[in-house]
Amino acid sequence: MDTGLPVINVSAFATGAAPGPERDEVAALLDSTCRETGFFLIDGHGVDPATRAAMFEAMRAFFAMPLADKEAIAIGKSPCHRGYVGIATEILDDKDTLAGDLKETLDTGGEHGPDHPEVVAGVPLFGPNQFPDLPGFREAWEDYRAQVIEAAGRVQRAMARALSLPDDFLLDLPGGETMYHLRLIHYPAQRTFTPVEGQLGCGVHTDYGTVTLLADDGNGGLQVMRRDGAWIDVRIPDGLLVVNLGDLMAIWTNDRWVSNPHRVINPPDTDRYSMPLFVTPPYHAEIACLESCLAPGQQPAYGPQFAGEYLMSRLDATHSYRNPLLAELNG
Ligand SMILES: O=C(O)CCC(=O)C(=O)O
Ligand SMILES: [Fe+2]
Repeated sequence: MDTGLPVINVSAFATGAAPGPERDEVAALLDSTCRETGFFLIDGHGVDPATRAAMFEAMRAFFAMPLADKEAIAIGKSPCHRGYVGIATEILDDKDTLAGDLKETLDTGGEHGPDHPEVVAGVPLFGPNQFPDLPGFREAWEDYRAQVIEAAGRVQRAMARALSLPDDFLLDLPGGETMYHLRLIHYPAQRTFTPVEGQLGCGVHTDYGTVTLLADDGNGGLQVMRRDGAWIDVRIPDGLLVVNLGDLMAIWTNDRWVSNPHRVINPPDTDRYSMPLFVTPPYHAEIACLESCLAPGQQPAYGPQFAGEYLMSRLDATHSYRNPLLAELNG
């Protein structure tokens, strides 16, 4: 199937694998792909098909619960941005429409207990998840999360090598632990609602951090803008993951790699389920232009930015529970 996107096999970067010459080939392909497209598919990611299927089944069961049960774990009840986000309460694109996105989500992150140092210090985005009261849900989530984080490690090693850095550069950044936010998303079929003009499943946006790894149910709907401005449909072949760059890469790489705008159109007759894993550098990591991305005499295009502060600013701008102006619009 022509998906329009290149496929990169990242198995050479598995945790514990001995570095071999194929790592340079993979890194070179990743670099040219990130310069030209910013979106690609991966195989050799290590996520077991049964684990992935179990996570999709658990999320379907969650979104099929009565609204009151889902709202029992609403994100507004969480001090650390974990929980249920209802239909039309997030606005990813406030330029084309102020109607919220036609999707509902369950936002999850690392599971941090009260003794975790960042929780003790009151750092935003650290704390416990809110899980639904569904048998098997938490196990499915734990298994999938662990495997997709391994996949993200493979991608981050390949990215580091492509930027002439040590393979573990992105995994060993100072400033705390890499943040991994797994989001479960349900887009209802178009025939089940009447959208207002310009209202999409997911408005046009770029992702915020380092990189995103996404699995979907094969029903389509994700579209990505190429560098030439054309929108293309992203079809994710069975078992592969789609990967896209986040905004912080432009700061690090001085615009050698930039994040792509993308959006989701709800499928006409079927629901869509997807699950992105958002990878963000440690909360206290300062992101600044890499020397390997600066030609002699060239100046960085952007000033340094703290990863956690940047992520918070983007969440504040898009989530109505965090933003009084958006909350008013949502009634
Ligand atoms: O559901 C999708 O395919 C895309 C979701 C997305 O882009 C996001 O949540 O940032
Ligand atoms: Fe996205």
